[in-house]
Amino acid sequence: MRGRFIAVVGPSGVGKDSVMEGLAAADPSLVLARRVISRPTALGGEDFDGVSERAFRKAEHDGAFILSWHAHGWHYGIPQSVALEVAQGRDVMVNLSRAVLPQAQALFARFCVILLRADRDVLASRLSARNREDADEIERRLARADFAMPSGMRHQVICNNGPLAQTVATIRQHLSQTACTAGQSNQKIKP
Ligand SMILES: Nc1ncnc2c1ncn2[C@@H]1O[C@H](COP(=O)(O)OP(=O)(O)O)[C@@H](O)[C@H]1O
Ligand SMILES: O=P(O)(O)OC[C@H]1O[C@H](OP(=O)(O)OP(=O)(O)O)[C@H](O)[C@@H]1O
Repeated sequence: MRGRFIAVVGPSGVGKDSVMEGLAAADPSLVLARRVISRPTALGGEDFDGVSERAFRKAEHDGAFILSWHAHGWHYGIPQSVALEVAQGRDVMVNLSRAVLPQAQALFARFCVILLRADRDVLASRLSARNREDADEIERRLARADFAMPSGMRHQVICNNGPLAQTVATIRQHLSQTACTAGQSNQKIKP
């Protein structure tokens, strides 16, 4: 049986990468997709493949990605290997832009979306504490926080205002109850 493609989306600073790492630590069978980003690795963040913009465009042109997008001034790509892992039966979790969810949904039979949310003041203080972006860039990221979900896209809203461990436990419980096939409901869960 094919694995699940689990998209994690939400505003910058909400905790996508932290939550994904917590989930993978709790369940080593879960694969976290390693993204290709035209961002210097020295800036830190998740474990990603940092490439030049030129190298990114070449890889994109050569068909290296199943999904790619542009946000926050950087190019992002999801490598073809993710589709192989899903085909081999692994559950793969991917930090995605909300903008590419329809394309992702079209690619995978077992597809689901977790939308992380947090209050605006929480986002602002987390972005500031992360210390990766300057004040202007933080403002731009906050301005994009309410970027709309694609119309009709089924998703599970999970609040990450509280402790990380609580969010991880809530998502684990949700994932244990869903096959990620059609019929998933748009419920809001409060940890
Ligand atoms: N539940 C949480 N409680 C406290 N801090 C958190 C929580 N979730 C994430 N963080 C912190 O917030 C910052 C942003 O998290 P990150 O995972 O980088 O978010 P994103 O990937 O959505 O941009 C990081 O410094 C991270 O350690
Ligand atoms: O279209 P949106 O849904 O607004 O998402 C835009 C981008 O924001 C996140 O990037 P990234 O992981 O680099 O952001 P981070 O700095 O918050 O980790 C997400 O993974 C997308 O690449």
